Amino acid sequence: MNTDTIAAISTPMGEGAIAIIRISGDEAIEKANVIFKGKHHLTEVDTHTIHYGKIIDPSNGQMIEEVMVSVLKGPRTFTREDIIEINCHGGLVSVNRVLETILSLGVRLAEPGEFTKRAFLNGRIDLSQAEAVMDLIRAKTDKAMNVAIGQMEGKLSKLVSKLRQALLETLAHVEVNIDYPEYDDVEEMTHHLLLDRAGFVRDEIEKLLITAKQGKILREGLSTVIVGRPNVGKSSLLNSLAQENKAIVTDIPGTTRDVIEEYVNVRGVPLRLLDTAGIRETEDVVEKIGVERSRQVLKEAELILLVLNYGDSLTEDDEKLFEVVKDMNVIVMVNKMDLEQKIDMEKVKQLAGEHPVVTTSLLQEQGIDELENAIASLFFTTGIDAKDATYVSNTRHVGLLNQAKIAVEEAINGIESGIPVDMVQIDLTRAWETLGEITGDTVHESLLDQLFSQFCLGK
Ligand SMILES: Nc1nc2c(c(=O)[nH]1)N(C=O)[C@@H](CNc1ccc(C(=O)N[C@@H](CCC(=O)O)C(=O)O)cc1)CN2
Ligand SMILES: Nc1nc2c(ncn2[C@@H]2O[C@H](COP(=O)(O)OP(=O)(O)OP(=O)(O)O)[C@@H](O)[C@H]2O)c(=O)[nH]1
Ligand SMILES: [K+]
Ligand SMILES: [Mg+2]
Repeated sequence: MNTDTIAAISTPMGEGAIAIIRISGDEAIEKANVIFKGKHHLTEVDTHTIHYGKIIDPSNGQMIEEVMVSVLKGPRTFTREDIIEINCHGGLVSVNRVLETILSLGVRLAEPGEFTKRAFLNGRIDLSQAEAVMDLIRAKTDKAMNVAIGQMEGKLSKLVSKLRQALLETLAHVEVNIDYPEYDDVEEMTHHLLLDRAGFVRDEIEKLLITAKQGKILREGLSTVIVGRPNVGKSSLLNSLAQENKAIVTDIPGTTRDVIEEYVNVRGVPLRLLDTAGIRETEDVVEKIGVERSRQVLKEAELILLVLNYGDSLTEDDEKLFEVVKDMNVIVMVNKMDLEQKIDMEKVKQLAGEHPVVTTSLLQEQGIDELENAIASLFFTTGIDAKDATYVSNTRHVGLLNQAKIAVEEAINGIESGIPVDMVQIDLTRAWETLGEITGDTVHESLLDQLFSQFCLGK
């Protein structure tokens, strides 16, 4: 294991009031002490104390920064190693000079995610908790944050450990059966027990996988695309839901040309909202590119808000749009209800089929509640409480749960068709190992490198 001393700037790059440099490892305190000048030597102070002083360039004795330095002695720290945190003034140049001075003493620049990786390698947190740290940083909505916090507190880890324990006990029974094959009643009992325990594990994994879809939505936001002919009010809708003038709105058709993205929260449903160029046949080169992009984002959408104009008759372009989105989650929104009606609502309802239709006037702020209700009731019908439930929101975890489920199912099928128990043992062991990859109990070095390298520098 790599136990050299590492350092990095742990706050965002750029100007701020304060920036923190974090140093972790056996030599953290000793090295910091070389460049620190204050009332006390950092090597002599109590753990978990903070000290005012100056950072001095050891090559010429010049002062570089005025700082506050925290001394945190392991193992009661983020990495379980000795940690020094230098609180600098927020200027980019001075922070970098302090860091360079530290590096010049033979401290190594940390890799992205290396502090968190050490917390994992030193056993303070497991892999799913480490991944949750990253999810927390990237969380774009309150709910996503709650899921990450739950995972960081070890909710998923506990459940996975419980399932692995159940598998281990089951395997112990299989072992007895293999050791004493001459007793018929043992075989009978093993058969029952196996089905019962394996069934339990399968059911629990299935429950977790059901949360995965909602978990992904909570984490990334429900990918929602606003489509419609030019000028129907798509950008006005984005602005209304975002409660901010994010997109340009004008009365000129073809105003929006690029895809505009905004995260919004509608009744607790996090949406990744995409406003697109109005879809129509066009000769304008730039607009054409925009229309093509709209078509592309449409393919990946989880929810479509199809906007029509109440003050205009339905056109061929409208009908084409209905055709394109017909197998998707769609809410039809007939906007501009303040205008004189020209649209044929019967025809709209017929085209919409099962999909909900709401009528709005974004101009007069009417019908927006109904739209929000429609969005909320399409999803989370059972009500979602990210704080209490255990959610799986990470694609790596989902993949592993699926694999584990298949292995358990193969074991169950094997038991039912009377396959020799040592074959069943293989499947159950595989399930046990696969689940262990979620928490990092069974894990490859290369996977660790790949996972932690996705973190930001200094984390
Ligand atoms: N200045 C600063 N703020 C920060 C962090 C940091 O590293 N530095 N964190 C970095 O992400 C977060 C806090 N996370 C932390 C998690 C665990 C421990 C820690 O020392 N854990 C010990 C127990 C500590 C105790 O009980 O007193 C442990 O688990 O053994 C510290 C910070 C957010 N704020
Ligand atoms: N009367 C009326 N006008 C509206 C309503 N909603 C939006 N508008 C107006 O319709 C015009 C077009 O609105 P946008 O939001 O730019 O429409 P868009 O669909 O994004 O248009 P493109 O990006 O050009 O495709 C603007 O002048 C809006 O102020 C409404 O409910 N009633
Ligand atoms: K427009
Ligand atoms: Mg627009």
